[in-house]
Amino acid sequence: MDLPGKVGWPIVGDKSVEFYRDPLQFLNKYVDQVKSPIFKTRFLNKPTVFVCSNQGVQDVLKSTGESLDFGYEAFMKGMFGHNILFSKNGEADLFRQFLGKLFTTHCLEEYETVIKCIIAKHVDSLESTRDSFCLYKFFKVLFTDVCLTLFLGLDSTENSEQATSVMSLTTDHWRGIVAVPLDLRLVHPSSTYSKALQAKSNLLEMINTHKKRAKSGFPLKMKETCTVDGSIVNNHLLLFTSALLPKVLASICTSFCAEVGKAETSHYQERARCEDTWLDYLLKETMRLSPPLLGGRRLATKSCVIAGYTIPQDYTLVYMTHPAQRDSSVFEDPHLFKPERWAERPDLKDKLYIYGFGARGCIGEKLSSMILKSTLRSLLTKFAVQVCADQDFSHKYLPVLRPKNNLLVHLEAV
Ligand code: HEM
Repeated sequence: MDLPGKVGWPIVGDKSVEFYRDPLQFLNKYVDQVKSPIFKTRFLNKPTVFVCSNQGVQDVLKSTGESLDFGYEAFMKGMFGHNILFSKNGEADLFRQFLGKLFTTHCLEEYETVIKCIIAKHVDSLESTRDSFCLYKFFKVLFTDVCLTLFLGLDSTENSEQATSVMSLTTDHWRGIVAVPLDLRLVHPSSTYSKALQAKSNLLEMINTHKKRAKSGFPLKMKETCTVDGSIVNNHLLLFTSALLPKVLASICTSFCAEVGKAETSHYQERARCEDTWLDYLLKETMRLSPPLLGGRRLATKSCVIAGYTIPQDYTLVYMTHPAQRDSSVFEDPHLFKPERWAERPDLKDKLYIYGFGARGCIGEKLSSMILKSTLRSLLTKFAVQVCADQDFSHKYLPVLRPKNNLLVHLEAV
């Protein structure tokens, strides 16, 4: 089948500004216009296919390697240096092989002890909180602490000055990652981008020092396990300690609390406290409705077929997790928060794409799941979370989903 939509003329036909202004409105508008959840347009000045159906996203994720490559290089390589995200075929398999050794069940059990201590420290600090507060900010600080301790061995309690300086560097570095789509369009690097490159260089220097000194934990394993060049090892540590992971984890925990923190849904908190399966259903339903990442990118190295449509060679594909996980042909009442669906239809797990899947699926899925569950268990064991009255539940979607305005919550001890 031919792809619906129009690729338009270079520059004047470009739809990037419209997309970045309001991505979901953009998708709804063009899906309605062409009457298809898969359509072509011009984005970042390249012929691009947006894939919004559940089957379409599945086809994209399945095809990785044969005819589709990851499409993140132009956005992020300058900010991260070479790493698994920019590798292909044999090299990607090699990276996955060595990184896989750092995320085995045995390794995760070892990391869990350290992670639980950090979570407990932050959750205990809430005992003295009487006022309402911004949950997203709380989670971001917590998960930054988790990632810097786990991946770098940096102890924020013992060395708070160093932790503060690293956090400020990761913030500058992050601003460079976010600025890249604009730089692609404007050609000239911005001052934010230059500052971010300096932050990257400082972070890499510090990562190298920490790695050399490491006597235990993840950095030591990384040093011992990875047979690749030392600078590539450092680039992977940079990827893991970047601000992306804390933001993604904070996004999920905030969305979870926003869903179960209303008067009409608060009974779910008690279920999660008592039964781990319910914590799992609630998390799945939260991530289905509010995936932290709106989607991902691929480049068609060969012509291929996605959900019956022929994608020409050299086109970019943007797969959209958010609409795919609300596809009414797969999920009944797709826009409603219904955690019960996971008790009735556990098989629908294969229709969730939060972590991608297959040959290039997320290698950190089990680690993330452990961090998320430990955090929410720890929070709910001590407190009942209540979203304050008159809050704005709307979101910003890029680069990571989060509340548009500070979402305030209030805690009651249980
Ligand atoms: C809730 C947290 C996380 C989410 C939502 C997430 C999401 C994803 C997604 C969607 C992909 C696939 C990208 C694509 O197909 O276009 C991916 C890949 C990847 N993730 Fe995660 N991730 C998370 C946590 C982590 C953690 C904790 C790590 C490691 C410390 C990690 C490391 C990676 C790596 C290295 C890849 C690339 C795999 C490859 O290139 O073959 N992720 N992640």
